[in-house]
Amino acid sequence: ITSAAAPILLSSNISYNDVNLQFGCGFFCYGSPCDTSYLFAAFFVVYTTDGMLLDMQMVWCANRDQVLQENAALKLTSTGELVLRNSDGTLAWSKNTSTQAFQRMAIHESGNLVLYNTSGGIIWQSFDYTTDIILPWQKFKVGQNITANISPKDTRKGCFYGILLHDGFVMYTASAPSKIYYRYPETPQVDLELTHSQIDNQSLNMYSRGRRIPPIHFTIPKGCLYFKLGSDGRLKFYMVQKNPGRSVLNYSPWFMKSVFQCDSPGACGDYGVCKNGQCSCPGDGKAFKPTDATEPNSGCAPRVPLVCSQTSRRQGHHFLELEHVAYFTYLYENASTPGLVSRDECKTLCLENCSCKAAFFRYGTNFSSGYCYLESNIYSMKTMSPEDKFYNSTAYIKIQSRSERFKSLVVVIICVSVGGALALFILFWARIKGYPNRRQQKVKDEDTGEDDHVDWSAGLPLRFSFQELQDATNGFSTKLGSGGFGSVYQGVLSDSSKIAVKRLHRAGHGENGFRAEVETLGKIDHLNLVRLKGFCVEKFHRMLVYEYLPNGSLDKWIFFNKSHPYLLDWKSRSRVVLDIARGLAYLHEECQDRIIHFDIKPQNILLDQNFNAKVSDFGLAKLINREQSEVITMIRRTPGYMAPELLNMHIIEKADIFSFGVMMIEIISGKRSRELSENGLFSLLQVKAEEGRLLDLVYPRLENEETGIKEEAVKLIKVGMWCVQDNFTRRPAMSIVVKALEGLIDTFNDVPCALPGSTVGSYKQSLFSAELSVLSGPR
Ligand SMILES: Nc1ncnc2c1ncn2[C@@H]1O[C@H](COP(=O)(O)OP(=O)(O)OP(=O)(O)O)[C@@H](O)[C@H]1O
Repeated sequence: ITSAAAPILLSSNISYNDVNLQFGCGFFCYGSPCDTSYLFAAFFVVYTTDGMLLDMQMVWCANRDQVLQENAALKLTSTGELVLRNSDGTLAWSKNTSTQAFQRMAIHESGNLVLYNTSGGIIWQSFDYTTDIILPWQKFKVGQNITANISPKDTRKGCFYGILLHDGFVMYTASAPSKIYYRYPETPQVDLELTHSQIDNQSLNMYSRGRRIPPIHFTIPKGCLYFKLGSDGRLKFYMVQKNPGRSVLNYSPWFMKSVFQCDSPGACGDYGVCKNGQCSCPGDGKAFKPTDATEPNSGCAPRVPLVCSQTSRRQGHHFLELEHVAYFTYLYENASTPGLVSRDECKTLCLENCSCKAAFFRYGTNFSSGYCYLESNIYSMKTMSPEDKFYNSTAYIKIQSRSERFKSLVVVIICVSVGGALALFILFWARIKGYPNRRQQKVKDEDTGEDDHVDWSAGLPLRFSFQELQDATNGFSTKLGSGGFGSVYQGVLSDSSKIAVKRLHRAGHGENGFRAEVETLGKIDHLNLVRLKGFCVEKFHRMLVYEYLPNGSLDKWIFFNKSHPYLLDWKSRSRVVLDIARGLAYLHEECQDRIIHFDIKPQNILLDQNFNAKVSDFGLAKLINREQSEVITMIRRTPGYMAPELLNMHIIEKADIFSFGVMMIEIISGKRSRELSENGLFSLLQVKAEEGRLLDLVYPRLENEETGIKEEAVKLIKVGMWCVQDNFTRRPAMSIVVKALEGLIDTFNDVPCALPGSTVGSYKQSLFSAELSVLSGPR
């Protein structure tokens, strides 16, 4: 069944509280008119008795985080698997029913989509996988969750979710770390052991070991159609109300504490202050401005962004004080100090902590002593209602003073000018005295007293102390990722520049990689190579300090990944390919020593804020004297990206070109080489080239694009094929690849003859050449 078809299953019309309901299952197009983004979903429509459409909602979705294009299809394979694939063949969802005697799929009048086996047993049911909606008659099991959409128009998973646990229903922010913003019962009850909750006779009941728990039930209004967790974090129930003459859809907040709209952390957006359901920015408008002036609950942003460095005492921070303003995390277990503290202690703790953006002080009758909550994500705050007699609260919101920023700028300018003049003078003096202008002495390790055998001071990177990097990373608190040699942490230097610090697991392990990285990266500077700012060698500590690249590694952006559903478009992909080629051409052909990377793969390409790609991770790199053509060495390599000649240990830069070719095909196709074809990547390329169907490999599908873009795409695949030839002498030099990608050469004389690992037979050169000449046009 393809997305072009109407819903594949439709229940009959059900009359329910003066409206008609109909459940369906099939391809559901979001947007009005349909914008050709499809979701495979179970949904329902609500009609008035005279046939007017009132509402339409999705109750289950197979591909919530990744919309499908036209011609996506749900298939029952010959092996009995139920598979949902996008139009380009990528897998979006599947249910392995092959061993379960699958017989049929049915949508019930309850909205439950069920897969049955031949003896009538249930294999799978959609009611176990909730979206942002629960139907009043649906059993909500322990462990099941309900997750809000990003926004009313975007069905991907958003910032808030609720889950039924053994001790109650809990709602969380989806931030890192996640925080509880609502819990029922308010105090966890260890012996509750809930199994599920369900609504019967207009009461929400919770069940423990098959029995209803008497005290926990809430009355649900008659005519309730569904519960929905909104993108603002509020759980509401929706019902149809009869106004004179017509029916309308209405909602009320669910049983959240005071049912005021301000109880949700999403009520007014980040930094917004909620009062009786109205949103405003903190203070008098001097320190904060609305993020979107036309959208009152879109949140606020500081007029002067916060800057912070653990190493500096003068941060230029002060507080905007808001009395009677509270925060949603006021459960005792969320307090940042174990007991009561003074106001000043609470504020100082926040000032000392770079990640703290506000301190909330919750107090009772004693104004000067209370609980302190230090927060690093500022969701909506709420003005306390007069009837809240149990406690009071003051919010201290950290702000950056303009004058301090200005002062530090002046200081930096003065320091740079004085420093520059001094450096020029020293350089001039050294020249006169005949000293070499680059320090060449060996540095002694201050702690072990041992000589380091690497000339650590030979390149440009700075040497940092352990303490400096510990401060800069706030005690190595924010981990960006880990690799084979160590973990990488985010940090900020005293000049406010952001850094990524790679900390080796332990001295000795990865020491060669560490040295390779300092030796190679320390000497080079190129827009498409990650910049090594410095390093740390102290006792057993080994650390590398890089410029911070906020968009992380390329693998997250080219292959579908639930936590990163925003895939790169075609233009960005082709730009990334060119960036990487330029970086490699520089390494191989332009810098003083020839540098071979040896570990080119998407995980080792990092992206800056503008998605400029930079090659990173030089742990395996080898510096090769320009006269040397081959070296034999034992190295660590990543399977799948390794060139065949490396099996014989011949190492020349053509190995990088092979890996680049594999990665390039992955970037263009959006699929890992091992997933591209059951018979291997190269057989697939051959077959597609022979059939003239190379465009099938391009992600996203370019069906409606102009011919120019399609030609460009096919050209890129061919450049990739050129790089992955078995015979490494036939692979082009990286500078040629750059020229081909830039469109400066319009034909490839050296076309592939036999691709590695191929079982299909030799490649038809004449066909390939013919295609190329068509592409390149008349000469
Ligand atoms: N300069 C940086 N800026 C931002 N994030 C970075 C930076 N360097 C590394 N990272 C993040 O840290 C992760 C781990 O990096 P690392 O180089 O240690 O490992 P790797 O390349 O994935 O594995 P291996 O080193 O074993 O090949 C990366 O995937 C990336 O997400």
